[in-house]
Amino acid sequence: MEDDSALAPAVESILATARERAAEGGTDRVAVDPRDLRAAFDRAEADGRVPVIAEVKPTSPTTEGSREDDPVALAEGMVAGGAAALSVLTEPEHFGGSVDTLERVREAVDVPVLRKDFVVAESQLDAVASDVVLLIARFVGDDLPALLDAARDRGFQVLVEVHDRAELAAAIDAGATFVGVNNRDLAKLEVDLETFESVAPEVPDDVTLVAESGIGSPADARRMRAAGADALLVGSAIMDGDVTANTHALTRAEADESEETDESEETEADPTETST
Ligand SMILES: O=C(O)c1ccccc1NCC(=O)[C@H](O)[C@H](O)COP(=O)(O)O
Repeated sequence: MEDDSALAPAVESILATARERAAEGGTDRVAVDPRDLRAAFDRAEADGRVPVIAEVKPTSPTTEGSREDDPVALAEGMVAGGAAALSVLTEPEHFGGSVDTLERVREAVDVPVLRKDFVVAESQLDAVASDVVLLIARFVGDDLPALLDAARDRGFQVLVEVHDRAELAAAIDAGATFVGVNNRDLAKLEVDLETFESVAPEVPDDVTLVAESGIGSPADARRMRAAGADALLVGSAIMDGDVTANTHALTRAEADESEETDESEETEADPTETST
């Protein structure tokens, strides 16, 4: 385990409860037949949608209040908005998530579902089946290769989250094929989209690259895509209001911009047409 003395108090608390849950143990070993995440991204691209992992995130340490709607209805709304995949928080104390929610959502939709939690020990992998699990490089430290193997042995696809180039190197050394660059600094809980822009150029081409956190608008989505994101993970901006409309705006970010460009080119062309 890495030294976590520099983490924000909320994150220290998240990790302390994750360790308590890991110590509880006691569930049977999970075996997953996963829905293919890369194929879901490719289908979205082929359909003209930005591949978006939309996150069911009832609350968080940086959110005021909590969203009490049925998470299954929210998840279905995100898929209706074009989400290629979903992320479901299962962390109960700080994010209002649960394994029961994930099970219900995964049963209701046909897209891949990422389990978003703070896994620090192998026993936590057996809490619930999902198509993808998250491993956060900073929190698992030297245990990353062993946890990656343990997750894959159970059938999970693994998204390894990094925040800087050193963590990226550790993820690549461990054999990660899906890497998420988190724009949220877990030491200060501040978000800066430049984080992704500085780490993305170092990511090998054969790795599927996800931009995580702080993506609040179609312009942000385009910015992350221009910097090399194969997919985007978005929580707060989708959960704030109409989840279907919010997801749609992000998945259509590139198509809508090219339509706007075409329209403005047509408008500019009109005077030329009349003068000839
Ligand atoms: O979101 C938080 O407040 C948070 C606080 C402490 C640790 C982790 C946190 N978020 C985890 C996430 O990975 C995000 O939920 C996810 O990337 C979506 O971010 P956003 O689109 O900014 O909600």
